[in-house]
Amino acid sequence: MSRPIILGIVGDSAAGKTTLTKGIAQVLGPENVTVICTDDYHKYDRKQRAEIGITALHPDCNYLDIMQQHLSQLRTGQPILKPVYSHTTGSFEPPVYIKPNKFVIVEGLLGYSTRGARDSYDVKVYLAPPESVRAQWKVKRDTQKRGYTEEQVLEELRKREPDSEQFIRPQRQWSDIVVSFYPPNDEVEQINGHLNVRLVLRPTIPHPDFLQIINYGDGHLESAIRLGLDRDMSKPVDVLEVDGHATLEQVNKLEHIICGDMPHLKSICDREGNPELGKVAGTTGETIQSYPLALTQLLITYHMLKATQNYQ
Ligand SMILES: Nc1ncnc2c1ncn2[C@@H]1O[C@H](COP(=O)(O)OP(=O)(O)OP(=O)(O)O)[C@@H](O)[C@H]1O
Ligand SMILES: O=C(CO)[C@H](O)[C@H](O)COP(=O)(O)O
Repeated sequence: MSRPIILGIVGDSAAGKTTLTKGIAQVLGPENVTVICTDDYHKYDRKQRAEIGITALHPDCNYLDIMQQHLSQLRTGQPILKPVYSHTTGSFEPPVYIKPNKFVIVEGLLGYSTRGARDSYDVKVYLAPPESVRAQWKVKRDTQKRGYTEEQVLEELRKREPDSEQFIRPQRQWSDIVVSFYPPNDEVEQINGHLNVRLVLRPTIPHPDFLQIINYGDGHLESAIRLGLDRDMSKPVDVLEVDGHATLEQVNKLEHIICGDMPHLKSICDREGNPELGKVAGTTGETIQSYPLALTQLLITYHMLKATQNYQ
């Protein structure tokens, strides 16, 4: 059976969904990937939300039923007529006709909030940076790209917190992988550059055999790459951590484990052959290369390629 492979990337505003998506789409080949942002399913424009007093995070502020219908259609390879919300103007634009490519990446705020939507994905990722980091990212992005002042963004974050708690963060439980980029030693003011990543790996999909890290002697607490067991939302999980200061040699070992069991896809599943992997915009607009981000993107790409072996 052949059908598109669907990846979900869910998380709060400015949690890093677009950044994660870009590298993955680049590796899979932009011509093979359809990216959908579920902000397009907002029910009200910016002005209406302010008048009603509702935030974009509330389920009632989004056409989740239509989003779910569209996801089911995309999963069976059918086209959709997708609404368009513009973050530049804060209003809606004419809908666009979209025919799904081989891979579909669906990123947004409420992608796992209904059972029907959850059933549409092959791989589900949830982004959970510490709230202090997310606030910095949101201030920077919304002041530079969406025309807000810093005070407006901070006030909006404060207003949104009850909805974040009630509607966004619980979706973490439905993900196969939880991704948290965090600064070493909680140095939030130094978030530019060398962030570590903590990957919670649920047993809901088969992950590469990272136990080999321990065989390499690199899985210990003091190493820049660590593997351990933990609980997440009370369920047992594996946890893989990669420090921003991991060396090229350590990163290459991890890449070898991720891509090692699909040799025929070596040219796709390869960090060095894909220079876009791990690229992120720094605070002053400069481009930073992050190994933890590159490896996270590679692991998610691995799962999408694995899924093609079952369905394509
Ligand atoms: N892994 C990362 N390392 C460093 N900075 C990051 C990372 N991910 C995101 N950022 C920063 O945070 C900002 C917001 O990220 P991004 O636009 O990817 O979030 P988003 O979840 O797509 O937001 P929204 O849903 O509100 O559109 C980016 O401009 C980027 O500078
Ligand atoms: O939480 C968000 C996800 O991107 C946005 O704030 C929401 O989509 C509304 O957009 P805008 O602030 O541009 O009106």
